[in-house]
Amino acid sequence: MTEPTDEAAAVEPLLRLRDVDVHYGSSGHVLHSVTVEVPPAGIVAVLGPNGAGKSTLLRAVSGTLPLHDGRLTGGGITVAGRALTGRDPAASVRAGVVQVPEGRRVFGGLTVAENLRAGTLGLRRSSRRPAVVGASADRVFDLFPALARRSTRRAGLLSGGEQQMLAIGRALMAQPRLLLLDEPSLGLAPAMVAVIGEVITAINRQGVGVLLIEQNAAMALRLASHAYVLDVGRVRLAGTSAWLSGSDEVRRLYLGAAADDVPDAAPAADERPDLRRWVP
Ligand SMILES: Nc1ncnc2c1ncn2[C@@H]1O[C@H](COP(=O)(O)OP(=O)(O)OP(=O)(O)O)[C@@H](O)[C@H]1O
Repeated sequence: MTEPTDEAAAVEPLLRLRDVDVHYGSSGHVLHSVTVEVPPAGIVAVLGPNGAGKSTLLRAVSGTLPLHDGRLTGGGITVAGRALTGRDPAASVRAGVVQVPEGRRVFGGLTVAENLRAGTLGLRRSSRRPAVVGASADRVFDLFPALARRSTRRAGLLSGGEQQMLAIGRALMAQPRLLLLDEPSLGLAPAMVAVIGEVITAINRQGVGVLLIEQNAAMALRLASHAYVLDVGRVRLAGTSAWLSGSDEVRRLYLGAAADDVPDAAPAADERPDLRRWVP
């Protein structure tokens, strides 16, 4: 079911997946004619139970399906009107699409600063000049003061929340126009979930679009303007977050327990993101 609307989309979406099909291996048909859009500088959430296909959807956008023995077998993907279909991960990054993988995969043996520099590896040479990389790192440190104080610490010694900040910071080093976030709240303490929510809002306010995959539906619907509910590889519900939050099905299946997960408690002062401009 899709929220009724009278208006055709007037502007080209930042991201458009149209009728996307994905298979794994020789037979596993996992996404079935999935259509999802992110408006320019919007936040859009994708909700759904385990195994619904949320990570697969992100892999299709980031060009990483082949790394998982998967392939796009139908439909198309565009970023700001330009086709992404069939491109490799580096091409997606150069198109401004950068993924923060599930599970805060930072390089534990490298320092915070080295992890950030690693975020620029897929970029064109002009974007990897020391002055550009340094300015990007400064902006990440402005956004995450806790990382600035730990820039020489090995990433493996950071707390889970700090590692999530670092994973997001590393993605920002690639100067994305669309950030793909895979379960950023997973395994974090409630106060840190609130911090990450603030960070996502702050980044988005600077003009970066966000496609947010979340099991924490209360958090996702609070941050996003629109959301999609995936179920067994199909879009089951789609609409504004306000409309979905009022839907009996979403309330029953996703908001029952999760509504209590995001506290109103303010995060500690030094964990608050700095809201200065990110976009140069
Ligand atoms: N590399 C793979 N090879 C074969 N099947 C896969 C592969 N990765 C995922 N799948 C299958 O695809 C389906 C969707 O998985 P996916 O990880 O995209 O779901 P999800 O909604 O992200 O779930 P979760 O929250 O548990 O990660 C599942 O049935 C899963 O078993």
